[in-house]
Amino acid sequence: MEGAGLATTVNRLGAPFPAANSGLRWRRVNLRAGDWRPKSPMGDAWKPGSVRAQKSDSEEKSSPVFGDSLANSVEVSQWESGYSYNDIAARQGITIRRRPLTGPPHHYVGPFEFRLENEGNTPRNILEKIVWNKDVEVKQLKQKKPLVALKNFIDYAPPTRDFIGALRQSYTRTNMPALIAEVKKASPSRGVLREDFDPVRIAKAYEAGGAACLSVLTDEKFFQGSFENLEAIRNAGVQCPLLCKEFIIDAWQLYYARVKGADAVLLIAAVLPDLDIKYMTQICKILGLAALVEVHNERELDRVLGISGVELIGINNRNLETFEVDISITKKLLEGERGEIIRQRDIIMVGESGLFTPQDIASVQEAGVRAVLVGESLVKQDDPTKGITELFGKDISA
Ligand SMILES: O=C(O)c1ccccc1NCC(=O)[C@H](O)[C@H](O)COP(=O)(O)O
Repeated sequence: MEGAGLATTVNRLGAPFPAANSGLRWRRVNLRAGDWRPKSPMGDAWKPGSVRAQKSDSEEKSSPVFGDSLANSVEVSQWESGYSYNDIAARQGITIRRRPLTGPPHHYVGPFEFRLENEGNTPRNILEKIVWNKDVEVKQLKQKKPLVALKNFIDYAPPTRDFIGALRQSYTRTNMPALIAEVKKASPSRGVLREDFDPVRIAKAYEAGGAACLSVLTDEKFFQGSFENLEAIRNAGVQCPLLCKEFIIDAWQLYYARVKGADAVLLIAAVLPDLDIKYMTQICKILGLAALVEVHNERELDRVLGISGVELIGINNRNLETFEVDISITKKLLEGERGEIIRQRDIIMVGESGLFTPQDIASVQEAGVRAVLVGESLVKQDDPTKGITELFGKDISA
């Protein structure tokens, strides 16, 4: 990735340049109504005289009910620290950068348009690519449905169900990890998992097999999922609480998930800085959503354990940057002092990815998880209900 390469019209992501990582820093200034403020590197344009201009710092920090002002926590993080979003993330060991704002110089030769690609404006791995694409998607969706409008729809959304309660109940009932069964058509690492994909049929089969909760992929571009699938499953009368499996980068998405019938959302520590996780967890509580905070290594787990109010943590055995899967990661992270803290706080741990056999389930249970999130090994089965019994080595439906 060193140096600049030349590529034709590669603005598929609309990837702008230079960026938050271009050395541009945001400094704290005292604004008065009418002051001009440039567009922040990650967020919407500052509106003079908007609610933030009228609230004190302490009110803002402690009050997620100011949904509109806190909805873009990227802006808040930058605002409070004086550092760019990517600076803040990098200090916390996060390697996933946010999409830079403006594109590199375009060069026209005859009918062709060229663009310089370099390390700053090209995603470095699949997770970064997904996040950059999500940034564009969310910006467009937000224009169509601004937060103020979205909030009104919450009154018409079905009530949330107790996601964490369902996991606890199932664990107590079966004495085995509660199952979060994933409705996933495709993934970047495995391609299409099931051609004859009927999300409602699969969801009902999972429920019949004893799943405590379901995870529904909503990302379209990389997983061939959709919010329509989530809504359809909810409207089909499936009782299992639903996790909206989405790449959340903006608090607006929490409201959107709630409106579309989700009971829980995923917050990925490899993508979100601590302050985002903190605010988003608080917003989730207000919305009645459970937050599954996902980690992959010790540093991420330590960060998440440092954030108060986290009740549900997933250990993803899959490295989302390299696709490598290793289920011993769950054990490694739950050993020693970390495991002790988790037990003391009664946090529910979820073992995620790469679970195919009863031995796999036993190994993560032994490590200390009380729930598992399983996609591929179940979704590929002709009969997913039977697949659950085979995966657990016994019928967990009764
Ligand atoms: O699965 C991928 O290829 C992937 C790539 C980039 C980001 C996320 C990705 N997957 C999300 C998941 O981790 C899984 O869907 C989930 O944990 C279930 O895993 P599995 O049982 O192995 O299907």
